[in-house]
Amino acid sequence: MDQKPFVSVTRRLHGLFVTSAAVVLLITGLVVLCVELVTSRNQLIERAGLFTGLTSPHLANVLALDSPILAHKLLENYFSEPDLLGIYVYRNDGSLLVELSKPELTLPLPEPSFLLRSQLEVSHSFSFDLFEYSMPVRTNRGLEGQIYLQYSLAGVKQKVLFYLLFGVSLYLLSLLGVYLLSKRIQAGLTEPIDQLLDAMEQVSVHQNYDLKIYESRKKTELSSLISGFNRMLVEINKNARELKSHQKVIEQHVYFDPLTGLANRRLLMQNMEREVVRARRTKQFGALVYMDLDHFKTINDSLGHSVGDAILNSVSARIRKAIRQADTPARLGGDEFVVLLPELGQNESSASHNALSVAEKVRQSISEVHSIEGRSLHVTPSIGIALFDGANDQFENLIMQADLAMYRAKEEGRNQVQFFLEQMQEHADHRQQIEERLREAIEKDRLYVSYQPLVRGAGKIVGAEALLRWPDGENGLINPSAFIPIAEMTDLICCLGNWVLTEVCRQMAEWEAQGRVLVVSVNISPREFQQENFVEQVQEVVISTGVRADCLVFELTEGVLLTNVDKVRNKMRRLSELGIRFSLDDFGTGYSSLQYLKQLPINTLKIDQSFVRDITTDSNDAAIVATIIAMARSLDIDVVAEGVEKKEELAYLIKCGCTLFQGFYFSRPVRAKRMASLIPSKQQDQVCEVQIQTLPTHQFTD
Ligand SMILES: Nc1nc2c(ncn2[C@@H]2O[C@H](COP(=O)(O)O[C@H]3[C@@H](O)[C@H](n4cnc5c(=O)[nH]c(N)nc54)O[C@@H]3COP(=O)(O)O)[C@@H](O)[C@H]2O)c(=O)[nH]1
Repeated sequence: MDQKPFVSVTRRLHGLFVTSAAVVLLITGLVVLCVELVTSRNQLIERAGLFTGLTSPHLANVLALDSPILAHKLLENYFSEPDLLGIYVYRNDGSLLVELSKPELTLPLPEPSFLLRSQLEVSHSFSFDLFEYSMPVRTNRGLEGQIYLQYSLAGVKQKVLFYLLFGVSLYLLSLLGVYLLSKRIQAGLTEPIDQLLDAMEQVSVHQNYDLKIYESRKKTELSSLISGFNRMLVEINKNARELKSHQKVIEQHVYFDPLTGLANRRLLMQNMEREVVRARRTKQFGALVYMDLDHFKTINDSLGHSVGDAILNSVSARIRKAIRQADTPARLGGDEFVVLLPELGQNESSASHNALSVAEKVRQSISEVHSIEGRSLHVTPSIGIALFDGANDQFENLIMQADLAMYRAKEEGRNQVQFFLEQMQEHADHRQQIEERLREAIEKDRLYVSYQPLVRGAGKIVGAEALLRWPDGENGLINPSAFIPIAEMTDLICCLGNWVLTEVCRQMAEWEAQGRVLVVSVNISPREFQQENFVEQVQEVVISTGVRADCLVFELTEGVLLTNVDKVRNKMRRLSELGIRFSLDDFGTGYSSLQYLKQLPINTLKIDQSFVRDITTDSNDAAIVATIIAMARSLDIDVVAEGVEKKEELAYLIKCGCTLFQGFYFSRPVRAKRMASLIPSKQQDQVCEVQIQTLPTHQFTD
């Protein structure tokens, strides 16, 4: 880059100032000298003129008398005049009448041409040493002769020399004065300018805005500039501070989770990349520990978001406390936390051991009671661990592995730690495959609904349960237990649920148009029910299909009810207003809380088939079933016994007071066409109870 040498402005000003002063003083000195020379010259001419003017009338007489003695006498009085070296008087013919000269000097005689010229007029001339003056001497008779004077210029020269010496000394002294003055002015200018330059460097290079340049009290342009600069620095400082704090906020937003202050996904990813490079170099293993709080949604929904946030903060504080400084704790969102553990050891088994002990420490710490807003709350995490080394470096891959391990921990009963294993990946791939094929099946309308009759007493069909069926070209009929839980992991269940509801309502409306009115229950998954606009979606389906909503029963599991009870009650109330009724599915397998039964508009309990299956062999199950039936009866709630397969089971259930049944003993789930044939046509305004023929076991199948 072309870098021009630095030239100080003040030095240039100083140079200019001194040079200008030197030139001005020189010119002034020369002018004074010239004036002095001209004055001296004029004075000499004047003196010579005066001299000749005084003497020429007498000289004219003396010349007329041609008396050198008289001439001498006349002139000697004037000869004492300073600088006058010689007086010569010539006759008309050019001969010398008298000469008065300093004896010690040998003076040159005047040039004849000069004398000749001065016969006519007054003449004078200057040479280096001499001033010559000549004048014709006249009377009224005419020209009598000439007087010629020689003056020494030594006096003038001396004077000039004196002036020169004096002038040069004065000049040099003045220059020195000017130089010193200029230096002082320069210092006065340079100091603040240098301060400004230093300050500017501090600001531009070192971003140091905490400066203040000294401001002199004297008001000058520079002092104004400095005070302006100081004001500007204060402003810049203020802006820089604001900028810094904004930057901090932005950085905080960009790299940190706003709620807990832990690293966010971006920062975690960056640190991970750094640690993978280090792991490659140091040949060390590291780990990603992925954790999700068990049933956090329930806490959040039932106790409110401020309690939920407080728990998340408390959990993040526990995580921080349980890990090393070099580890990165992060929150990915919701109740999902990740800890990056670098440098866990150089072999896989010691790294696994170390990762496990950190994860266990974190798990135990989180599981201890949290005091939030005066309550003692318990939360537990499910934790998955994925190890990494320099070779295994894809962040998304690792997060996915740790996530899969965490899911396994959930499946295994929660509140535990699981390592990622290759099979988990296979399961995940399988799940993904199912999900993709299921989406395609919905799109291409390959699904259908089967109906399993609901029977009262020994054989009256009083309704049916709608059960989704997926015939897959390659694999035959895929069991809902194989794909519903997968769909429930994502929003796919919402799409699937809406499809089933629409199809069931369409079918019911079609039956109704044929005079076959049947109560049909539809399984609603928790995720589906929890959609904010679930009620509106149902309303839309009911309106668009024209189905009788009072013939619809929604089968909910306790999972639905575990969330915010007020919200659930509100939704159920709004759906009840449409005419929809509710039954509680799989009763006995979950919390089986009487609380729900009291608080929510539940019309029916469905005893889970796992109890029914063993009532004839397991006295515990028999007792549970009997208790559920008695309790429901006392609460005036209908009870359906599911999975009735044997006559003996039916007999026991009837003995306990159960009146509604569902199971292979009566019928397997059947296609819609077959179901329609079981519902005899009736008056449309009346929901029927259809007398089922004495059913041979397993007569109706998919
Ligand atoms: N959210 C939704 N879930 C659905 C839907 N369709 C089905 N499902 C759920 O899938 C699970 C498995 O269902 P499926 O394989 O259809 O099994 C049902 C019956 O076939 C079976 N059953 C009925 N009687 C008997 C019997 O006597 N023995 C026996 N071994 N099995 C029997 O029980 C299943 C019905 O159970 P439930 O729903 O609890 O009443 C199942 O959990 C379905 O809920 C859907 O559309 N949405």
